[in-house]
Amino acid sequence: MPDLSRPGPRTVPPGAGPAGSARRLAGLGVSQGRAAGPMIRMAGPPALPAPRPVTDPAAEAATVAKALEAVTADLNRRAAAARSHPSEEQDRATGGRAGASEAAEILEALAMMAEDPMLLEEAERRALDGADAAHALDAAFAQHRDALAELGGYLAERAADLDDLKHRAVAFALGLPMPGLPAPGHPYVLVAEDLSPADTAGLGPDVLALVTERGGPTSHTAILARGRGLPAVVACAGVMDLPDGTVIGVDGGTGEITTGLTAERAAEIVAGERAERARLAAGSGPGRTADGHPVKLLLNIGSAKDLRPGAEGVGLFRTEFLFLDRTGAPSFEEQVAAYAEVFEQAETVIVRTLDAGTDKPLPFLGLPAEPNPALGVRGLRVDRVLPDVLDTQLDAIAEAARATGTQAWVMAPMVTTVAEAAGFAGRARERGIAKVGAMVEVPAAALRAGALLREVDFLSIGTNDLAQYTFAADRQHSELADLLDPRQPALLQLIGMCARAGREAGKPVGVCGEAAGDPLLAPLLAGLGVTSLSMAPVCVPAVREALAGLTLGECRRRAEEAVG
Ligand SMILES: C=C(OP(=O)(O)O)C(=O)O
Ligand SMILES: [Mg+2]
Repeated sequence: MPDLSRPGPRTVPPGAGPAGSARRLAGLGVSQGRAAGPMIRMAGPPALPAPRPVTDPAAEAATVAKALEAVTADLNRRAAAARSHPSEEQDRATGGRAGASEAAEILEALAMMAEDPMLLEEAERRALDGADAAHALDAAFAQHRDALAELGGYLAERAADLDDLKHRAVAFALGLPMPGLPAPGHPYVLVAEDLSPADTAGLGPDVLALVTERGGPTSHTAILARGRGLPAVVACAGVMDLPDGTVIGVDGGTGEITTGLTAERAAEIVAGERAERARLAAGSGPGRTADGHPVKLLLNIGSAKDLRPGAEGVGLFRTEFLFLDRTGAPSFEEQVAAYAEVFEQAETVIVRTLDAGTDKPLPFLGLPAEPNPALGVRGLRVDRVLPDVLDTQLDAIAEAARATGTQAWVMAPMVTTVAEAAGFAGRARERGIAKVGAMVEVPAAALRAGALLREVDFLSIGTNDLAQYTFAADRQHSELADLLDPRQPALLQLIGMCARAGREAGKPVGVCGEAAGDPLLAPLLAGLGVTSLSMAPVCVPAVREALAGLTLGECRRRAEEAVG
């Protein structure tokens, strides 16, 4: 059995690295690849210090005005950049959802909120009454926020935007960097305490790699980094203590961070990575073991932007990423357009219906806060309280398939019982959807795989959640990463049960969790009998190579050893 005792975050003493003054930090590698470059930390919201005695109220009022001007100018500059260099600022502002002009409009609307004369007047009045600039701004924003929240509807939803503006203005008044993604104008390694899915989705092309102090291997930050092909390391204790501008090397496979690199060494790392990616990318063709046993290589995508050539279809279209950071539910028409864009470009596409809740919060759904959200109303369970959401989505998927002349495949996340699978399948088939599947993410579903396959046409195993629920370990938890390791025999056994049920029913059973994109695990999964592996596009070449290097018998032997 492989060694599961992965080291937790640790530091290797100075002097241990390749250069004399080098220091190494260890985290968890969550997105393969190596990069090197100057690091920049993402500033978090500033902590408001205790009020400061004020001797010159007019000077505080002037700082208030300057802070709001600086925030407005920064947003307008970014809006202008979005119009002239769409991809970068568009992604930063909208998580890649919107068009360039829409991104610019969002930034301009925020700038208008920051230059609201009533906000300025209120903050200046408080400063002239004796508050220091930071507290005057904080209080004025709070008053504005309450007023908006009271108005309800769309305006209440904008109240959250005011918090972002407040953090920026207060940071300026305190002489701190403004929070949010940095935009230094040159390539850099982004270092943060943690990143939300929206932050990660909004990263511009100048980000070379990601390193976070917190986060687990199957957190959505890790998944999005992999989707972008960005080397990433999470759970790296101490990385936020390094000064901005330090040139660091990032190994997204081993999780090692190296500091004190010479420029030559950094250039070597970059060149080596480029050569390795070129070598792997030269491979092509469908997934096959050395003796020709087919294992389909499919893509995990969040939108049409993620599609890449070289795979045999899309095994997981995570539709919720289209809807991150929204203030309202996406309309039927919007959804049809988003699905049709993918259907037009890829052959078989498995659309996963909305997987909202817990680590993928979608505020527009208005789901109440829960004490234990991972065990609450998430995934298909949202349908219990908001059935219209699934109805509209299934209608849109069916319409997109009709409009593009393709066959729709859909699957539901977080299916737990056979009755849930049957209900979902019925609603999808009513709409003429050709193939209906269930994700296996809950041990109860794996145990009942055979019965599920009497209701649906295929199963897709979400190892990220299946590990979380099998080992009762939060997938975002950096301290529990060893439990979430997909090589754990209990998880492999559940996968084997599903694959066996698929063989008996003559129906496909794939894996679409992050385990499928790991070249060491892929042969093992093939040996357990899964029929497809769905992964971030960047993982496909290495998985293809790994499968091609072993016969099916060798894959089976590895699987038996790992389970045993
Ligand atoms: C593929 C999966 O779904 P997600 O990571 O989006 O929850 C999974 O849980 O393995
Ligand atoms: Mg899942």
